[in-house]
Amino acid sequence: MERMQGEGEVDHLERPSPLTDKERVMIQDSWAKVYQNCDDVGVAILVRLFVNFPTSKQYFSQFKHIEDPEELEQSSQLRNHARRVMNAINTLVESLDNTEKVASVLKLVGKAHALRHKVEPVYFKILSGVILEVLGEEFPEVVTPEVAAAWTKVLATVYCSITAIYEELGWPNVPTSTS
Ligand code: HEM
Repeated sequence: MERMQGEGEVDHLERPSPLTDKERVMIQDSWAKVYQNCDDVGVAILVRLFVNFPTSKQYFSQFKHIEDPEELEQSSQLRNHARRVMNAINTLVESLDNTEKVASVLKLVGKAHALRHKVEPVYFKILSGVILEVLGEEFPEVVTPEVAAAWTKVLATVYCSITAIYEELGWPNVPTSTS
């Protein structure tokens, strides 16, 4: 059953402490394995998101009415978004020691999703949970509980940054692109 928070609200998570050196290495090593299968993993994550949380499809013109997982998997709009999400995560992982780079990537992502795509921020939290779930299932040898804890921290940091950007932009009353 899909549960959602009240419309428009921005849900807050406490910002986690910065990654330790050990956590950074765990993230980079585990990501190297995941990124070798970038396309398949990205599509598996997004199909899981759209099957388990069908309202998240509402933003995608080309597959919002599709329910069949195999058909979803073939959608070029889904596959393109999967690649974009994976590439953005790759840039973040490559830049874990570069706070400014991380902030600028997240700012672009946050702005585009708030202003252009008008995506409710809660979906970023939902996607984080799905990413953890799929990585744990597909890479059980790599994603040990310690590695999963480090990923939880990275994804919570991403979500905190995204919600901060949404708030800066005045979500839920974001201006339209023409105002
Ligand atoms: C870590 C999370 C995410 C990343 C890194 C990400 C990244 C991107 C990028 C790079 C683009 C293309 C450039 C642009 O239009 O700004 C994009 C487009 C888009 N994203 Fe995301 N995204 C994320 C999460 C989400 C979520 C959770 C949703 C909604 C449930 C979403 C919905 C969309 C839509 C509707 C588009 C436009 C698609 C199109 O025009 O075909 N994104 N995303």
